[in-house]
Amino acid sequence: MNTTSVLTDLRAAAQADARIPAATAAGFLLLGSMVFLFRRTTQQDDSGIVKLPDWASYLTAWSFFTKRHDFLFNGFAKTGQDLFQFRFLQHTVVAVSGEEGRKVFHNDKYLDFTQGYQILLGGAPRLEQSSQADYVPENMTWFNKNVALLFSKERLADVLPSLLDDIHTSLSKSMPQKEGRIDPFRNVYDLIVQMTIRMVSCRSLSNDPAAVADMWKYFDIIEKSATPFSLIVPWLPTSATRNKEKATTDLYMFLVKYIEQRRNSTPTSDAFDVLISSGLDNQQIVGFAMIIIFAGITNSSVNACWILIYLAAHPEWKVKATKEVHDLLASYSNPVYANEPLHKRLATIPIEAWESKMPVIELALKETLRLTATGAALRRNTKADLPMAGKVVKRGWFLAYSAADVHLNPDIYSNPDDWDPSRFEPGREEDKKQAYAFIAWGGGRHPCSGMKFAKLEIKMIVSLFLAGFEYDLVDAKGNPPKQLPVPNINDLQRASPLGDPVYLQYKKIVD
Ligand code: HEM
Repeated sequence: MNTTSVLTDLRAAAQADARIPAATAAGFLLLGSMVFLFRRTTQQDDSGIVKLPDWASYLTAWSFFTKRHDFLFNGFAKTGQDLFQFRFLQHTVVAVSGEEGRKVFHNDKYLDFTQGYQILLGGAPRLEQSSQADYVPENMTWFNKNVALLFSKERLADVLPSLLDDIHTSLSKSMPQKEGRIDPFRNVYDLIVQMTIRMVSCRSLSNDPAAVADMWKYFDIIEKSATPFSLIVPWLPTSATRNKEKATTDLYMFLVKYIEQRRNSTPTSDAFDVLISSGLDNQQIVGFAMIIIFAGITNSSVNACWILIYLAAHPEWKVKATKEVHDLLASYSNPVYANEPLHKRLATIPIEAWESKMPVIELALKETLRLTATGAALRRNTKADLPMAGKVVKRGWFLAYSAADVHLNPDIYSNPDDWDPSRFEPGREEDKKQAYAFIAWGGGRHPCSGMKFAKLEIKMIVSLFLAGFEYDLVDAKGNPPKQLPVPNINDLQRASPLGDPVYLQYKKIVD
């Protein structure tokens, strides 16, 4: 799910546009398939970028959605080049690898972020045919300005105790006994959902579990509707697209009810109040909240799970990280709170310490992200033909750069499949070997604007686990696992675990 699609869907929900009749759509699909299937194959053009055969762009589109990493990796292997181009539906996409291409990809100001992700909607305009003067700069500024307001240090400090309450409540529900076993990929996800909704909405919604569950039902439908088929032919009225339209409208109406309530109440530090006083209308506020929820939840929850797993599998790091949390509690906790439950004591650690005094957990998270962040970032060249690594990316073409190009590259990271946070420590600093060698938070013109919040929520979950429980990894039979699962690098959304499942076998040690 990406920011552009959410805004587009919202516009649709708010304005109720006309629908293409099913028969017309099916006719277009057939005609389109024939045109694409019988397009003449050619291997060269004046860009100098080698081409994959373009006689079956719907098949290419299918692998680009279902096995993106393998598709890109095989393309580089087949062509032996740092850049290759392929047809994706009606568009040309350049797959980029190597340091030179990576620098341009992250820094050129005419490589448009929003239009890049629009390719996944199949609805990007035909830029080749319009004049260069038509270029409208991407508009992430208003969005990032409001992210900065919501995730300011003051607001994070303000909401920190409520977030820790959320973790405590959620863990008490999913881990009710003194001892037990949980599947982190199920339980941690719900927890991040709750925390994110708190960060972007208002108390009357986030304090009401039934309302959070209702809201999540709509999101779930929208997320599940993003099947490869519905993304490749988004205009075809399938049941997934119909469900998505209805859920988007329902979600819009649901959130507007709360926003209107806030408009008629005394302002507080709740996110809706902050956005209202920043001058946003209802549609903008809903769009903003939805983008944050889609951008934040999946990445944050999956990484919170993986870091717990990697720490459990590397006891020396788990011991160091646990000591770090105890040391922070000892330095900051007020003796008045000595008999309070753990989450209340953690709430007395100031935001500055969460941000800058957790070097061990910070390293562990960085290494976790290196292994899970292997997806492709997308852009579109909106201005003049762009020189890249001795070749030319034409105006209107899309670009895809996979983070696996650096994160799993043995020339940059020794034994890249191993989880080893010390590779970032002074003396080794493997991520400094090449430009943009660590891009799990993006880089250049589009660094992640949710990074501070994402780090904070992951550190809070890890701290509650490490100081509150003894836990180990077990397999389905309760034995130490023979092998660790690995992140599925072809999973575009979740870096889901591949291999036999593992569980966290826990014993509560403090309340
Ligand atoms: C572990 C959690 C997260 C990871 C690993 C992550 C990763 C990334 C990456 C790699 C990019 C750059 C994408 C590109 O270059 O195409 C990015 C951009 C972005 N992220 Fe995150 N993100 C996380 C959490 C969040 C959260 C919680 C938010 C909520 C605000 C968020 C909001 C954004 C936005 C708005 C951008 C685009 C920034 C721009 O274009 O200026 N992210 N993120």
